[in-house]
Amino acid sequence: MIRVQNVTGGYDNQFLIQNICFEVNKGELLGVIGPNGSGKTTLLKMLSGVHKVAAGDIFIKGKSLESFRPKELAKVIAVLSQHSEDHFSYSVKETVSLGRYAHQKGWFQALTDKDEQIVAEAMELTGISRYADEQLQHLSGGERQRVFLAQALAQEPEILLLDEPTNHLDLSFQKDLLDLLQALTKKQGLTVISIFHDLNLAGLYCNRLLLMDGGKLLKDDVPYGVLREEVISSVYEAEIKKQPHPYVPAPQLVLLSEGMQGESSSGKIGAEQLTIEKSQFSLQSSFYLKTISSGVSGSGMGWHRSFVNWQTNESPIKCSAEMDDYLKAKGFKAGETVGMISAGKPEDVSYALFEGEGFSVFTVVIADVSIEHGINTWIFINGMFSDEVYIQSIITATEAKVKALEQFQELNMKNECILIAGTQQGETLTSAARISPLGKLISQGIYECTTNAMMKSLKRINGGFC
Ligand SMILES: Nc1ncnc2c1ncn2[C@@H]1O[C@H](COP(=O)(O)OP(=O)(O)OP(=O)(O)O)[C@@H](O)[C@H]1O
Repeated sequence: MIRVQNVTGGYDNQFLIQNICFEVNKGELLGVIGPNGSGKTTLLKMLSGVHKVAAGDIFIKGKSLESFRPKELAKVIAVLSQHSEDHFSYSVKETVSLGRYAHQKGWFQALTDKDEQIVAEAMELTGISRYADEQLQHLSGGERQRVFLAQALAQEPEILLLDEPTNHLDLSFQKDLLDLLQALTKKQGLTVISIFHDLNLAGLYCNRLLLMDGGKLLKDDVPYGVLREEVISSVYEAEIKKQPHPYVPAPQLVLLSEGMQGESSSGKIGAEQLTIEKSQFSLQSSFYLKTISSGVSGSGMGWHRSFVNWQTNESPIKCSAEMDDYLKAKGFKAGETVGMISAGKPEDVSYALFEGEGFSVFTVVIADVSIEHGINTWIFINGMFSDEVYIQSIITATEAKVKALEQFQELNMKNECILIAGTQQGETLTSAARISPLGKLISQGIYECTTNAMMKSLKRINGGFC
């Protein structure tokens, strides 16, 4: 659909865009990303024919861009530019109708029935029908953005060029606009090239991304190939971390600010923060810990600072709906709490701190072999470590737990939950495999605490005999 061949150009004979080559296929949603001043808008202006190239060629549907007459080009390419300004007090419908200009025979032609229908459809698609008779200048920035998008769609282009289309739009309209563009590319074969500043939106919606830097095309690849920590951190000169989107295979990048956890948030997790009460035991941290857990609430990966084990004879599945109410009633905030359930008596919880060189592990285990047959395991690691180490910690802890349970021939636990919580401060720990320093402490802590917790639970039901 579009072929850009060795394109070079810029302003006042200064060549900003340097020898750029890429192709865009029909129905693609191509994102253009790059820091401020990297040449994205200039490239888009070249593609729309507004800015002449100094060298190289641009082909649209196999034909040189230069050979298109303006009206002919407007039937193929529509542009939604970054700062659409309204010098005239047109109504919304009149503004959208201007998109039909390229399809009209002469100047100031009345709209045909077909034009009217296309304008109405474009307004409907962009959700602006109710503003049809409003003056453009009375609309908000986001509403105007949608009017100009409707105008571009009314042009019935085969190629749509957009410069930061989500500018001024709130979250819900950003989603609506990008969902619409995605649907138009898939269902109608519209080809879209859009500049994005929001890299996560670009990664989520685009088939392919072009990364520009200093007028050069640095990357032309699928989002996973472009949105890489080392690439984006270096081009944008900002510390970035990548994480997976929770539902779709799109990379999501998060910005790291300096001193995120701050001085006041440093600390160590141990028995001082553990409180044992009649219906629960809980651990309250003054700062957030990075967690992975299979808790009734706060499960998966996250950041939490309250950890609660509620003693109830009900099963975790039955109680999941009530967990939030319980936490709220007890003064815990659901969003920052990992909550678990156990029939084990809180006073039977077994816990211990194990010190390593520059790090420590605090393990907490509650077991119940009277009612539900369950065991909950908490592991707090005072150290800095990666997601891989979280996974290794679960493996190592599970191996130690099974070994401890073998002593009691009690391997058929019905309910088992685990929490690994890291302070992400201090010493960097590279492994939690069984033979690593961290793995050894986890194994020791879980083996000892599980053994103690089991003995306490058995003692309770056997009236003092294990
Ligand atoms: N009309 C112009 N005359 C001279 N220089 C210009 C003109 N328009 C842009 N430039 C310069 O060209 C460079 C690239 O601008 P461009 O707008 O293409 O970058 P961009 O990547 O779109 O930036 P942003 O993300 O800030 O929108 C900038 O340094 C800018 O100052």
